[in-house]
Amino acid sequence: MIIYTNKGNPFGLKLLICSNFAKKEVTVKHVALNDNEIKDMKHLPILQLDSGVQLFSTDAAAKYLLQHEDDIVLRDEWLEWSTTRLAPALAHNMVVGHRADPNAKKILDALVETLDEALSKSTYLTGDKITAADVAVWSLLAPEGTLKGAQKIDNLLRWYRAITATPEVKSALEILPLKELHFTSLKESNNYGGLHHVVLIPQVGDFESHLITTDSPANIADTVSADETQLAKDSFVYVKPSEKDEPRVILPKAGEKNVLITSALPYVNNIPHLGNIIGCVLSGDIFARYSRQCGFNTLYICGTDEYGTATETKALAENLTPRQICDKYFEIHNSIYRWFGIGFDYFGRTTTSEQTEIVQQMFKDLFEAGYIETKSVDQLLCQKCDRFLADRFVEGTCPNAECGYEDARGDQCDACGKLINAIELLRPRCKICNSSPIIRASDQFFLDLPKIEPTLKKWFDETENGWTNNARVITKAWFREGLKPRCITRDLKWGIPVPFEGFENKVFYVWFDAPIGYISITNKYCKEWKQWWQPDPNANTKIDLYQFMAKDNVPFHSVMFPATLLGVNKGHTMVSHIYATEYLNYEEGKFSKSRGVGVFGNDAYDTGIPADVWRFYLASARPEGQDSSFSWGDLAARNNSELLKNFGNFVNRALVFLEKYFDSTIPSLNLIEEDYVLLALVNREYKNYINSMEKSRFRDGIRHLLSISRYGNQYMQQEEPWVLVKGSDEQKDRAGTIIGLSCNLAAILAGLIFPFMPSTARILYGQLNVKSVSISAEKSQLTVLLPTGHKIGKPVPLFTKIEITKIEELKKKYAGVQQPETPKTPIQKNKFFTSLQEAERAVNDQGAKVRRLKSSGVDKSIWQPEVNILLELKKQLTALQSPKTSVSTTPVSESTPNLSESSTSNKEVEIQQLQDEITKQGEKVRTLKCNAEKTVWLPEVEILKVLKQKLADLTGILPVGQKGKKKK
Ligand SMILES: Nc1ncnc2c1ncn2[C@@H]1O[C@H](COP(=O)(O)OC(=O)[C@@H](N)CCS)[C@@H](O)[C@H]1O
Repeated sequence: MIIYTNKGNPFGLKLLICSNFAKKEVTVKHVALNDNEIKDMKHLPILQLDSGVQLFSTDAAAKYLLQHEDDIVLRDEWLEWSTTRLAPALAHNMVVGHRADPNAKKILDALVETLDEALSKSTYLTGDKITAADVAVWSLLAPEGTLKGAQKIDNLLRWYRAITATPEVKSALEILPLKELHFTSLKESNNYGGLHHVVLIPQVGDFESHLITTDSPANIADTVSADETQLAKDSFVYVKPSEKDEPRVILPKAGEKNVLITSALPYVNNIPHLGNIIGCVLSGDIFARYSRQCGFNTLYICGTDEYGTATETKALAENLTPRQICDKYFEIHNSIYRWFGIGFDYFGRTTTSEQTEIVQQMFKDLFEAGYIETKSVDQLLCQKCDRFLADRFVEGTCPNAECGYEDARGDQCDACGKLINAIELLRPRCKICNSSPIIRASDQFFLDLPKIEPTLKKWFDETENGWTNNARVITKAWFREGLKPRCITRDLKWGIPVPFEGFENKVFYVWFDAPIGYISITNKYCKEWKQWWQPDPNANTKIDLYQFMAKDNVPFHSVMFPATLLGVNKGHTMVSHIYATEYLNYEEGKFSKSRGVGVFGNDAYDTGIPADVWRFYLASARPEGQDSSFSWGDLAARNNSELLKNFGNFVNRALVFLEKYFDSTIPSLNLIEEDYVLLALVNREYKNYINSMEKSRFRDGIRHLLSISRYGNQYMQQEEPWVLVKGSDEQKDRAGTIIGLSCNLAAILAGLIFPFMPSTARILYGQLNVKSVSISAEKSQLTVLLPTGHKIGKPVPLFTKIEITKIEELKKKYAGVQQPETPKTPIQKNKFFTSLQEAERAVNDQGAKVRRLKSSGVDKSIWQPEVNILLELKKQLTALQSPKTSVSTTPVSESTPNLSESSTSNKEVEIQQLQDEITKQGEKVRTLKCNAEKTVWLPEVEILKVLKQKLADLTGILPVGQKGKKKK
């Protein structure tokens, strides 16, 4: 192999280092652009393979050289990042120096920060091994040059030095030494030093465009082999599409590929945000649509996860029963998913009799098989609320010494991701009343994971290859730590009852029952559900189970659920592919309903942006190798450039041209060599699209399909059929072939975009006058889809531009309101009343709520906190009824702000904050009084008094117990 490169070219260095790591012999030839040695050379470097094929894209060459790397999704994302983001940003600074766009420095800072942060989490960019990604990024950087003066790059420097010290890099540097140039102007304009070894093609002024066009397809045609062209030629024939009847109920078929797809069951207690949507239901849908397009026998199952304390919490907050919450939010979820075009074969729920029956039976099977044990468990009991605190009802400081996050949840820490046992929390607090719970013992059932571990580990070793890298890594970490027995029951009311004497008041933990929901929801879908979940071993119906979720769900699907099924030992279908994403963030932050930050399912509809554009964008930004961020700017850019200018433009141009010059009818196709080269290139992308989609790498899938429309646009541009059509008969024929071929490309594009944009694809099918376009996963070669004589429908543009003004508006709308931090307690119980009537109404409402809850038969642990609130309200009412303290006697003048209005005034905020502080301080005093000397608690009482007095000053209401004192 030969690397052709010009001096100091970091991309040449990248290729040489990759070759060294791949242990491939290469010769490096120093050349200049348009050197005689390589004719018409427009790009450097080039990797020339032994076959003579030349690779112009250094990313493609790096992937070719290092084909057997582990986490290729993450590696490819970093490769893309280094070429399309880091390199142009550095180049801009290096070349234009003091004339650099003032924003460029900020961009560079952000990129370097991203890098340093990623390297704070792992030794190298994709894990503990050096990959092509590290080489690509390393080649662009120089701590004493590009990075000089950059802040907080300790991790980056550690990583940089480690790579520099490898023999592969050292030997490469002997051949291609870093040539450091001195850009004095740069030193003056920013902090990034002036020395750098990037000396890319200095003869050509436009540095940036060179970096971007290293992947230019202009020369890529030269890489097409004769075999590829021949295959394209042989395949490009018309095959009449077969028509399949849609069965009423989809059941596995003997001898066919049977694909069972599940999406994680979203919690019913909330409106799903864009992260939830791409993390599970949309990803499952894209895959299901792709699978059906390929002609596989596909069933897609999902539903709402309805049990658990989160539902109880929501019920309390909304003054409804858990059942009412489930019914209300089930409808909301259902309608959001319908709007997003999610085509479940069945969307069910977990609060069904089928679910109860299957869960209880599985528990009995596990018990009989000896996989269940009983243990006494220390739990947090809130004495004030008189209830055991389920995970979601407790918060505290994360017990992970390296983390120490103060608002860790009872089951998991949002900051470090560690799964937590609620009693491990430091300084726990009840989320309902904010008081400190005590520890009390209770008997619970445990799934004996250590006993199942050997069987589970064997199954994992045989299966993990088909999983995403994060799913494998997370699961391996569990095995490495050693599996421990896992508690599967809880002291709650809202859940599936434990069918065991002495345990009647307990329910199953929501994570024990949720994955079983996939089975019971299929049971709701059809009576033959066992054919999917417990197939007859003699029936020759192999089921491939694909499960979609984000990273937090992995252990429950890779350890807990498989362990349950293996323990039950009744031949259940086991997952073959766990396809887990990372997290989608909102403009670099977290989605937060309470702060109004982020776009939630219902908001997407309100924006007026079509559902298909949302789908396309979310798939393009899908967090596949690492967390990603939703960005309004990115959404508009992808719509305006990729959909409108690239895809839409090509398709519309081809169809309009056919309508205008060929009476909407495909003319005879007489393809010449260059058309077959185009087809060969399209087939490469087609094949890559299929490979990507099979592995649920949707970002790559989109990239490959967009490459096809890009080729199409270039083809039209080069061939200029609009000129030919006005020429000789021969030229007119040629124009016919070009347009006929382009329309065929439009047809395959309709099929390839269908999983991402089903409504748009259907509109395009209409314009093409075809029922649908299937994907040939096995052959992945384009056939004639629109034969000579086929008449198309009316072409109409598919996309509209999203204006920047609209984006600015939306950005502002969903950026969150500048409010004080939301109170820690989700249930607002201390309300300030400005009139007697208001307080009376609150007492009446609360009384009604308590009566309703009590008569509904829910557990005391649910209604007791409401009684406490009622007592609190009554106290406030009593205070207001005292003539000396009542503000209702003071007429509300125009200048007096009416604090009962729903808008939050500063004063009201202050009052609320004080009330919260008083509650907390009161709890502190009560706890101290029980446990400590008077000398300890007395000062705290004084603080409490001061706080109460402050409140009195603000409201005019004297603190309870001080009625005699004069109001200020
Ligand atoms: N920010 C996020 N990005 C991507 N995916 C995310 C994000 N946050 C959560 N998720 C995934 O969404 C689904 C649904 O989550 P939810 O909390 O509603 O439900 C559950 O996790 C369980 N009910 C699942 C039981 S099977 C999930 O896959 C998250 O991982």
